[in-house]
Amino acid sequence: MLEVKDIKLVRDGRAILNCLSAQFEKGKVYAVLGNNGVGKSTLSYVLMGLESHRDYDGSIVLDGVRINDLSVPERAKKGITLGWQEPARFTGLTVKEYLTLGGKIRLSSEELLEVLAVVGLNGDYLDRFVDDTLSGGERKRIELASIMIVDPHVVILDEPDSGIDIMSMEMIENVLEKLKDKGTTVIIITHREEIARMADEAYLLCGGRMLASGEPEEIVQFYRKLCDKCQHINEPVRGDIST
Ligand SMILES: Nc1ncnc2c1ncn2[C@@H]1O[C@H](COP(=O)(O)OP(=O)(O)OP(=O)(O)O)[C@@H](O)[C@H]1O
Repeated sequence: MLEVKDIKLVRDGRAILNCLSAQFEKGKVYAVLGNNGVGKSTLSYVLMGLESHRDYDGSIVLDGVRINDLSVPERAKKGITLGWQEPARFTGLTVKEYLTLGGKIRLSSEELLEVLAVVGLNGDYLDRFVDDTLSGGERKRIELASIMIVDPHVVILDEPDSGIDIMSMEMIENVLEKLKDKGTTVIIITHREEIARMADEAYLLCGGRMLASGEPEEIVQFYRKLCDKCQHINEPVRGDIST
């Protein structure tokens, strides 16, 4: 279980995350739903332990162990990984080398093709380079394939559908199913209702704190009512969220 307790992160005198608490149980898919600028990416960087985002109050606890002081590689060793909103390019590295961590992960050709098929790509991609010659959507798919291969304990997917066409929502659902089957805890950061509906549970993020949590459909309805025309990007909505 990953527990986030009372996180506060200040930038330019403003609390970008404030009193933020959440719990993520093993093998479940969670959506963190929120508008532009509410703190979604900041939360994912805090969870990952980016050097630039370690000056927060509160605690992050993984399976009973406080991991606040752990760096990105140390958290990665504990099985926490991030799917970037904009996937990285690796000039000179082929898709096959990238997926097998330069041969460190032993996978048969069949296994590689199977993983690629889940993300809607064929074997021709294995010899392509993970650089600008691939489209953003193709890089995103390859990143999702690599996440399935490393078999993480917890994965944070920052806008998993960015650059991916609407027809491929089913592909994202398939990836989530595969990750769940392996017991991975998935945290999807999104502003898309369709993506939030794929989760088992959802949180509504507003003004740097979790305003509500529950069934995805219920949270989507709150989001529609409260966040669509919301002027509270930098400040939580006050009052009864059910009205
Ligand atoms: N280093 C910083 N200095 C000042 N303000 C910052 C800094 N980093 C983030 N912010 C502000 O914090 C808020 C949250 O940013 P964040 O990128 O987490 O939002 P988001 O929910 O991911 O938005 P989007 O959906 O647009 O990607 C924004 O108002 C942003 O301008």
